[in-house]
Amino acid sequence: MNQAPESPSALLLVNLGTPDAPTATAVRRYLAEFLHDHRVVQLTRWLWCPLLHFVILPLRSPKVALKYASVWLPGGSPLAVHTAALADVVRRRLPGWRVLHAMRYGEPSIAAALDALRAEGVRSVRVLPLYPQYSTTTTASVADAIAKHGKGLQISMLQDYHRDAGWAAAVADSIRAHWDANGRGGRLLLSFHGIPQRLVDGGDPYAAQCEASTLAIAEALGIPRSDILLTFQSRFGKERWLQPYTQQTLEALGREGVRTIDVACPGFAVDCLETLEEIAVENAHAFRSAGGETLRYIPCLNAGDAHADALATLVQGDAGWS
Ligand SMILES: C=CC1=C(C)c2cc3[nH]c(cc4nc(cc5[nH]c(cc1n2)c(C)c5CCC(=O)O)C(CCC(=O)O)=C4C)c(C)c3C=C
Ligand SMILES: [Fe+2]
Ligand SMILES: [Fe+2]
Repeated sequence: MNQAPESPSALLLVNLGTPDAPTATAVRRYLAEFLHDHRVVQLTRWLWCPLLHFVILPLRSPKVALKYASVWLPGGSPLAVHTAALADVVRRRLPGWRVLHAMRYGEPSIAAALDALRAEGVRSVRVLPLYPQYSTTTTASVADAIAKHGKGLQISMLQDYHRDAGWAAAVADSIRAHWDANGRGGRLLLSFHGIPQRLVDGGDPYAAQCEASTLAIAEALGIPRSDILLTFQSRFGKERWLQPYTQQTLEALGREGVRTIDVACPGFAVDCLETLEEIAVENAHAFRSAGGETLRYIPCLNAGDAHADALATLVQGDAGWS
């Protein structure tokens, strides 16, 4: 008896998105899409839209475009380049799988990726948002887009991988390799992207997952949790975000006489504006201005083998997919 050929399995890696050029126009287009997402900014439209269109986008876009220009790579924005490279190395580890990547905001879009998979006859898709820690501002927003564009596909999504042993070991190995090459700095600081405290008070598990990740990384490094400083960066707007803030902490450490600090950003799957510019340039400068000597930035896992192995193992397992 002839059996229908099995439809191929597909993996969609989803990252945040990034401008397609380091120009004010491209940054404005990107920020407009990003900051219209109700998962990211919860203000009512009549209040937020005028503020966004007449104040934030015109003032912020040119300034942020200069920052993007300072870290831009020959192949594009670091986030775009590293995410595409990561998809390539994960693909090599998953023969028989169709592996694509998409961005929540901008290109390549989630809608286009899912359309392409449908056109190829794919029925079942695993969606892996490249956010180790779950947040309503990021992971749930990806889920919204998948629900909107995923009709007709059997989709399961990984909610988070914040305590995954393979991922934590990969992060710990990258820190250990940095120590082996450069010696251990005065302190180790893990900086995660912040979110408003209000969201955590309303039940967003993000802060607890950042704490759990930090513990898992400490255990994988074989050091006490108390040897690691956990801070939050990239505050946007005036309200209180998760604390302690990265920059304030670095300035305090500089004032206290810490000379060398090692900083990693395990909440970011790949390097991007927030790591390469905010941490490695702006915050390094703030640390030095406060009396510190050197901030040594430890790159994200990017398209490294350990990252690809950890993600491919997650994709082939059953835990956490729903
Ligand atoms: C890693 C997880 C992230 C969370 C959580 C997150 C929440 C969050 N972000 C903003 C506002 C901005 N973030 C911006 C850049 C940016 N954010 C993340 C990740 C998370 N954001 C990444 C990977 C990046 C870098 C993108 C790149 O192109 O390299 C920006 C754009 C830059 C700027 O204008 O400063 C904004 C704005 C909010 C409001 C928020 C939660 C409420
Ligand atoms: Fe608007
Ligand atoms: Fe952000």
